[in-house]
Amino acid sequence: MASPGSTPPVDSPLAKPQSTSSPLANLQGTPAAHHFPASLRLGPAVAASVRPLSASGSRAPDAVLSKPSGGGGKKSDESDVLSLDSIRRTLIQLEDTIIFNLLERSQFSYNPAAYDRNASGIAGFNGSLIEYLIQGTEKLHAMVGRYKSPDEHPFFPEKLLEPVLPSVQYKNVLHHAAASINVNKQIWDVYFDDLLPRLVGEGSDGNCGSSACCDATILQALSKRIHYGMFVAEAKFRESPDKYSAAIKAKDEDKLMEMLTYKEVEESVKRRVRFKALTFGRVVGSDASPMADPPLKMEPDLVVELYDKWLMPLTKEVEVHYLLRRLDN
Ligand SMILES: C=C(O[C@@H]1C=C(C(=O)O)C=C[C@H]1O)C(=O)O
Repeated sequence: MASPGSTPPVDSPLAKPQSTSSPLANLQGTPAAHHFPASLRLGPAVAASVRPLSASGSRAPDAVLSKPSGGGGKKSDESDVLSLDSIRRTLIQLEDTIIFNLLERSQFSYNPAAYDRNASGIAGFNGSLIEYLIQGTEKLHAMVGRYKSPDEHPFFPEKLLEPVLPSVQYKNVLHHAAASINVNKQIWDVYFDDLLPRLVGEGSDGNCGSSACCDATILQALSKRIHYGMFVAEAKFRESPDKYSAAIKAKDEDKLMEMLTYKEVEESVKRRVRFKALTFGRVVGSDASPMADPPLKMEPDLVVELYDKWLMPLTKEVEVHYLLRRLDN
């Protein structure tokens, strides 16, 4: 599956490329997604009450909403939204979004036509159905301000439209380098090359549109989860600025990775997502009578593997990448 923005050869979506390369490769060279301004303009009073769309409905850590210019706004406590506990609660909430939508997607076949860049059948559009859907969704969501929120990252930044609503004012809690970090290309490749072919059965069941809608929701949630690494990194930096600054100045990526890794937290993430996949994915009979060995809609190990091999490593890679730029002027 072609990464957004690239112009790959037409591939057979069913032939899963043997992705030997790490999804973490090329992170340094990732182009900027979009730039949220260093200081956002104050919108009219109504703007502060309008939350841009978000995958989980959770609040961006730096959506420390300013007072609307008319006054009367309530200012959140920045130290609370930037606490590791609060950020981890958001990551936990995103687990539900990711797992529920993987379950939704798993009910459909692979449906290769959704990913065939020559078969969308959409007049005037040069790309696949999934590209059409995500580009269109992102255009619309950009118009209502989604990508002005610093916890949202588009897959097709070059296609976005200007907002039609006044901007919510965000207080910047991240270093401005955050604006240049976008790993959605890697997320796209991991999802289509590694995860999706394992999640669903081969072939077509006629549900291309439904499959692509699920894909879009999952991709947005994965993207949000992984880019949250920047808030995690900021919180960790603020907890121990001296320790982190030394490693940043030495450009010691291994040291940074070691410092920000919490193995016990990762283990509890894996335990929790396994349990959620088991619980949410359990088939309940129509009369809800207890079943001795209830079938599962999705293999829980797949979710554990997703977190272990891709989501947590990519989140940490974003953390390192952000920290390396944390002291830039
Ligand atoms: C996100 C964090 O940083 C790291 C990444 C984790 C993850 O992606 O879930 C978990 C623990 C840490 O090793 C964190 O500390 O919460």
